Amino acid sequence: MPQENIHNQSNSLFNTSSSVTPVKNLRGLKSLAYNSSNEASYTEEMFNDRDLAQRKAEEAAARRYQAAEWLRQMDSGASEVLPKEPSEEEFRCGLRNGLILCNVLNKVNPGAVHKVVMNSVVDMSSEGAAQSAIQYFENMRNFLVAVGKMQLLTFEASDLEKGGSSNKVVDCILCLKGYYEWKEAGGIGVWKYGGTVRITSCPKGSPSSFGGSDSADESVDDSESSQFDQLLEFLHLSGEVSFEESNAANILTFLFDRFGLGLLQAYLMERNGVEDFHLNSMVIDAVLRKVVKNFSGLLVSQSNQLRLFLKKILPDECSPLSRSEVLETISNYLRHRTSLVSSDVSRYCICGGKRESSWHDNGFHAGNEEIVDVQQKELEELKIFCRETKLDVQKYKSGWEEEFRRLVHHIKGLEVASSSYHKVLEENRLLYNQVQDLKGTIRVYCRVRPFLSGQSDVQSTVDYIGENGDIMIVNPRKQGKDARKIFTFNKVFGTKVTQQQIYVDTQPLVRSVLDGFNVCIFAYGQTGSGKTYTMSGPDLTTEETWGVNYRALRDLFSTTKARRDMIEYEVGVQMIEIYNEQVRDLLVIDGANRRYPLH
Ligand SMILES: Nc1ncnc2c1ncn2[C@@H]1O[C@H](COP(=O)(O)OP(=O)(O)OP(=O)(O)O)[C@@H](O)[C@H]1O
Repeated sequence: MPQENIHNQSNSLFNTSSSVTPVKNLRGLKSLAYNSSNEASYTEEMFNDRDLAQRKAEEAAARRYQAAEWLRQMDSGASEVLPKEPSEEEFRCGLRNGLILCNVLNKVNPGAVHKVVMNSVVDMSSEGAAQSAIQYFENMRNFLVAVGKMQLLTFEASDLEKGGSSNKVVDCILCLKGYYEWKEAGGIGVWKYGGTVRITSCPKGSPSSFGGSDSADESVDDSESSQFDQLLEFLHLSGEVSFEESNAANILTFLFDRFGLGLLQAYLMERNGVEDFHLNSMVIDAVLRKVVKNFSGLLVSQSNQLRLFLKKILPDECSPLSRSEVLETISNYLRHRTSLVSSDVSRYCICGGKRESSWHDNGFHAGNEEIVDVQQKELEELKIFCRETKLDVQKYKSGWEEEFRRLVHHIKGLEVASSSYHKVLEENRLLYNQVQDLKGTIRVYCRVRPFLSGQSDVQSTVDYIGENGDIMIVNPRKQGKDARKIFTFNKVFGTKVTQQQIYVDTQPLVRSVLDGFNVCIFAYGQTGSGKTYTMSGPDLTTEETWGVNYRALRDLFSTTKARRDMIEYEVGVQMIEIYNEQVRDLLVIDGANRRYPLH
């Protein structure tokens, strides 16, 4: 059997490509995996053992160089004492005074070694040797105690003596290195080294906790064979944890947390609505106990399955298996399990644990495909619907844009019309007032009052009323030409004209007032001639009899209202009386102060 093949098989089983395995341990493994007394195979095996021992020695040296290199990086004193590639002797001599180890440990875990005896010079004289021995004793003791407290791999002080096992020292240093790098990377999750060192990060930034051996170790029965002990030792010394192993540990941690928290979640949801319920440490302890119990059960059942599997592949008398066959079987099994676990875990992550029970259902894949098909169809339909909606939206959008353009055009037209309208209005206003002006700024009208009751017999002095504003008055006391006189007004109203006919000539002046022109309308005549009748009217309750004042006010307010969008008017009223050459304000209540203040 080619050596390379054996080595590869070993790597795929333990994932320790750079590990060093002591020869005695490897022999232990060999005898566990290979129990046949086949002579030819044994000869071949002996040859392989020698070759393998040489390879392991090389690997041990490589690990020693690795440890020395790290110490040189961590401590400047180490680079003076330790060569880059030290022999076992150089390695031991460099480290035996404990100074480098203490300094490095204090860098990894500040304050771990309280007192470090400083004397880095390795003096080979007899006095110097005695001093070094004291240093060695102090520093080494402190270092080993501190490393022990951290529950990292340790070694015996005698391992640094001549003939001691420098492999254990190398293990300790590489373990410390692994721990340091894990800590530097944030110290997240669980860090393991070999089979016995397990360190879990603490929440809230507290220092990492150092856990003891895995529970699997506790389950080791004392009655197990020494081969099994050797296997364990092999695992212990098989080097740092590989990437795949740490992934598997993370997945297990994740599953445990998921299981535990899921259980707690279900419990809390059941308690929904119970008002006086409080989550306390008792409940948490109970939940965690339950989780640990279930997980323990799972581990036991899994270990039984594994036992069955291993027993199956063990060589028996009928069909003996060679070591390479055993290794290949184990590798295949692990590959198969790894692919199963990774797909299960990814599925678990996608489902959020809700379909845990359906994982092992044979119909899972078929059902899943069906769901995917249905969702695919729905997705296609949604895409079509989306496209249609998009087209509709575009259609509406172009319609709205067209409508908007029409509106803009229309508004522009209105703007033009509006400005034209205002121009026309202004023109109209000017023309209107010009007409009023042309009619005369001072206009005098004459109204003839009919006879009052009881005056019917009296002869009227009005002889004739002309169309052009002339009126002829007769004086009965005079004769001939002097008896008649003609007076001319803008217009003369006879006794039969209505109040409305009187107002028609005054009405245009009201609009002139609202256009900003001053207008004054007043009635003049002797007592009883009909001034009040014309200006106010005989009966205010009947609109028909309203005089000029009321009609003017009505038109004033109605025009103000009609123009309110363009102009705001303010209307005020004064009522004054001129009597006996005195002007009085009739709206002042206090009679004594009615006199109008003329300036
Ligand atoms: N056009 C008319 N038709 C019918 N009756 C009229 C007319 N004009 C005046 N009269 C009547 O003549 C009377 C006197 O009118 P009115 O009181 O208006 O006169 P006047 O000029 O205001 O008097 P004064 O200056 O004393 O106040 C009233 O009875 C009124 O009803």
